[in-house]
Amino acid sequence: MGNLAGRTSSEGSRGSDGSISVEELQKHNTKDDAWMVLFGEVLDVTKFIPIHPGGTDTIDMYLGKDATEEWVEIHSPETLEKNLQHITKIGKIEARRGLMSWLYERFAAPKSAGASATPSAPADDDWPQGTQFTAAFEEELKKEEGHFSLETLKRWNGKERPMLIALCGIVIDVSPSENFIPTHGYGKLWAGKDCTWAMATASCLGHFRDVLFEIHVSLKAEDANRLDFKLEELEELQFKSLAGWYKHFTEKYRQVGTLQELKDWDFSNIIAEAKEMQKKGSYA
Ligand code: HEM
Repeated sequence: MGNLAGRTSSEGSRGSDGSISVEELQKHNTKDDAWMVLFGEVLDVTKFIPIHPGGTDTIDMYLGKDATEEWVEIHSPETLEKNLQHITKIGKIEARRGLMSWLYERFAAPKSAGASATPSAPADDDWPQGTQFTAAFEEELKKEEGHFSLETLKRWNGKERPMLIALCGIVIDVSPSENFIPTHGYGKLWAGKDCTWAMATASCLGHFRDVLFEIHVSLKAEDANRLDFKLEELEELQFKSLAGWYKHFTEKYRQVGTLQELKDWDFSNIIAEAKEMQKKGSYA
């Protein structure tokens, strides 16, 4: 992919804070228009590639991507500074948003008329945070005694009360998340609901944090609170997807209870798979 019409390799679309979007970064992924990110900085390495001491092939696969993790394994810290005469600093990469936020923007945000293939969703700042836990809400939560039903869960919708969601039989407090806003995105779809089926189904392919993911999550409102399926009928990808989400949500948020309707469901295989993913450090 060549340069954008009318632009030089060192220019690119900028956010309001002057940062470069991941979409923009990804466009500069060829040897004659080569950007990569190291330490949050977008670098034009087009001139450096032919003289890279580690060879051109090693660099190639990181063009248009964030190479920091692999880079630090191989190079000593001063290597970058020492080679700056061959490299142009373009600017900072955009602040990274959470996976859920990215998913929503990429696949579910309403597209305005004339929008491009990758529409820009409202900035995070435009999304008011949902209701947060206070001492009074913690007291109210205690009264649930960790036992929720679909009926009682729906009161925890991020508006009147902080937002809880259910997944694989457990209830999770997602109220601290900037991605779960009651009026928007996944918050709107899932606030106070069970998301097990939604997280096992539908498939999207895309890049998050410069990595290609095959992501399975339903974007349909009607897929929340759906209990008319059997775990043993999930296909392998759905099973893995659900385990990935279980890992993601249990690592990131606190568990505040269980969901009565799913109390007899056996999620042990999902939990075991999630633990396995945790060991391998895979992202979901
Ligand atoms: C701005 C980007 C980069 C700069 C300035 C850079 C610089 C260098 C330098 C100076 C060396 C020689 C060894 C040393 O002094 O450390 C080297 C080696 C090497 N680089 Fe890079 N590099 C860059 C990007 C990358 C990337 C993205 C990769 C792939 C992950 C990579 C992989 C390697 C490898 C495999 C070697 C050979 C290491 C060895 O022989 O032990 N480099 N690089």
